[in-house]
Amino acid sequence: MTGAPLVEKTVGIAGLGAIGLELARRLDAGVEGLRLVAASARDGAKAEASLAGFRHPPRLVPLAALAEEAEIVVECAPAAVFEQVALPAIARGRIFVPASVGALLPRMELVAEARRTGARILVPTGALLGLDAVRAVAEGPVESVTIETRKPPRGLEGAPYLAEQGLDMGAVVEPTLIFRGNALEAARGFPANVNVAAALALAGIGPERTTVEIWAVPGLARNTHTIRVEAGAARLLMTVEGVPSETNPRTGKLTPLSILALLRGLVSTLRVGS
Ligand SMILES: NC(=O)C1=CN([C@@H]2O[C@H](COP(=O)(O)OP(=O)(O)OC[C@H]3O[C@@H](n4cnc5c(N)ncnc54)[C@H](OP(=O)(O)O)[C@@H]3O)[C@@H](O)[C@H]2O)C=CC1
Ligand SMILES: O=C([O-])CC(=O)C(=O)O
Repeated sequence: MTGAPLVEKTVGIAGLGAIGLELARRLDAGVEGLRLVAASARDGAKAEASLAGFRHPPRLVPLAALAEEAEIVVECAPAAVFEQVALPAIARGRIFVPASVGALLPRMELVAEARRTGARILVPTGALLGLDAVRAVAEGPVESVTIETRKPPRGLEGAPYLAEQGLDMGAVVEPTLIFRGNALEAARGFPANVNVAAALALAGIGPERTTVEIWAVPGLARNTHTIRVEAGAARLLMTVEGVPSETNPRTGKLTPLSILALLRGLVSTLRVGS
């Protein structure tokens, strides 16, 4: 007896950088049940070159058109263009997978809009770990959630908080606590660095109650995130040491793989982890 024929879900990717291009390559290599059909990039010629060896190159379309082309829209672009991807995807009732989770945090009205249109917003674990366990303990009482992010000073450069506080990352010579606050404040001050804190906040007890510490650590080879949770059902203590990608050292190699795992979970018969 044969099963029902597999219906493929189509995927569009916004941004072909460290996350988007690797995800595109993996999808093009073949993932059962998923088909990459469209992508967006700022520099069209660079994108054409990146996609040159693909077996089935996706159509290059403007950000806003991705939602017309694909059932699943994956956002892997700078936070500044987040709405250009998110709004059409949600308006069209698509599955929207944001990598720029820090840009979702101050726009939670999008969740209500998605409820209205039938869209779904699926936040990947990304460079983090253990959000299945955080979600599980958050079904019960949770006392505290803290994330400690440690990065080399150059991985934090450009953050608005540093300019506001007059902090020079070039002058950091020993591990230094740069910021301690809640996830909303962290997302404002470090928009390119706290996607993980935003995802943790959404998985657990919300951005106001999630504490974020950001350390600049000279010579650190891996972006390191440690989560501590005190909850009624369990104490969680988890650390991930991410290997930076070659193309963008701010972004770890784990993130495109995490998104791929999430996409696979949408179409697989056997799914593991909550
Ligand atoms: N959730 C998580 O755990 C993580 C999330 N992130 C976040 O994910 C996002 C993507 O990260 P990453 O892949 O490292 O970023 P990159 O800078 O490597 O890539 C971004 C891509 O977006 C493209 N882009 C820029 N502007 C536009 C535009 N207007 N239209 C279409 N494409 C555009 C760029 O194109 P071009 O190359 O032509 O300039 C580039 O290819 C960031 O917001 C980052 O903060 C990062 C790490 C972990
Ligand atoms: O560690 C990483 O790869 C990226 C990171 O902190 C984030 O975007 O939140």
